[in-house]
Amino acid sequence: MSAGQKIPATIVTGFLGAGKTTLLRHLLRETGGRRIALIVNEFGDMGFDGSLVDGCADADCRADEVVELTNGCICCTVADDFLPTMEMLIARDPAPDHIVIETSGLALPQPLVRAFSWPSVKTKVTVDAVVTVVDAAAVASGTFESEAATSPSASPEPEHESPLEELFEDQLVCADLVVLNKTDLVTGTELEKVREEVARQVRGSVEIIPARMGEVATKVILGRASASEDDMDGRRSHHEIHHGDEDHDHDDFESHVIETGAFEVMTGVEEMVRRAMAMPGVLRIKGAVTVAGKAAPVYVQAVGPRVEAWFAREAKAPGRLVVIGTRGFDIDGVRGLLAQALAA
Ligand SMILES: Nc1nc2c(ncn2[C@@H]2O[C@H](COP(=O)(O)OP(=O)(O)OP(=O)(O)O)[C@@H](O)[C@H]2O)c(=O)[nH]1
Repeated sequence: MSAGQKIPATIVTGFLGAGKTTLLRHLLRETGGRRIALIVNEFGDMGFDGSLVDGCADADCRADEVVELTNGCICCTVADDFLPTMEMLIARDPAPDHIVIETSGLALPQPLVRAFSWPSVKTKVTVDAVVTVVDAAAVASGTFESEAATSPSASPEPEHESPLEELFEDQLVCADLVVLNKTDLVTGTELEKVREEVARQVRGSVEIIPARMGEVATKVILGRASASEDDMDGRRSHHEIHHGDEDHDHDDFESHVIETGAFEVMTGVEEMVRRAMAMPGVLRIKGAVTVAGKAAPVYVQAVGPRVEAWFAREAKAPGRLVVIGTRGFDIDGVRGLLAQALAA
């Protein structure tokens, strides 16, 4: 990179479990020779996605540097976490060719993009694109519909949007590119409907591309030169529209890390997680656990009704699950299910 040229930074956002990490793992297999620095942020205080990227079985799948930010959503800790990390990466010699930021699934991308106008980064880095990953199956099943649409007793007033719907819209309105992921889980007709719904939420010229397992060519994701930080009109979040510069929070959601002992049997892992995911308000479970008598740890991934559990070669400190849901979900009920599935 020549002196004076800004480092491009791609922000990958999208709701919990949409496929952000999956897309990044694919992207990092073919970086086009770029030195990529990756910043991974998660809601809740357990870093898991960083190890999924680091632990990719493909020898070519790697970032030059992975920084995990686990101190809450980076959109809320811009000054404390995000900017110092950016300054640290910019100061590297050699500096990265490209910075990729994976936000937590609950993050508002707007405060992050605005951070690129801060004096310490403005002259050195530019937002190459905000890439919003969408779970086509979740949209098709009505996960982001307003309470008015899903409950006959709810008020039809527009302000009664569900927190999920607001977040979904905020992540879409900020996009420069939308990846409609999980196309394998919907029919052609459903996909067309999802595309129409997404098209209604994005700004005019935004490209919407379908994908399966986040498989999108690197040249489509990187090098878009959007300079999004100079183009924030029309990208305002609900919070910015209603409360201006006031700090926002994520009070509608909560996250718990549960320490688990060894599960009695492998099938018990899937069964327990499936039952927990069926509880009202539970949105996402992931982590790594152990099974009695087995040396290999088990990775767990659950989004909506889909649960995956598989033996891995290794995992960083297995024995923990992160459970994320809407505020007030029955975390004690989840713990109860877990207790039944553990080895005596
Ligand atoms: N069937 C199917 N599963 C997918 C696809 N993309 C991702 N997944 C699965 O969806 C789950 C969540 O994927 P992640 O990439 O971890 O999603 P994420 O957006 O990074 O999740 P958070 O960081 O928790 O918000 C994993 O079990 C993936 O294997 C897809 O296109 N089709």
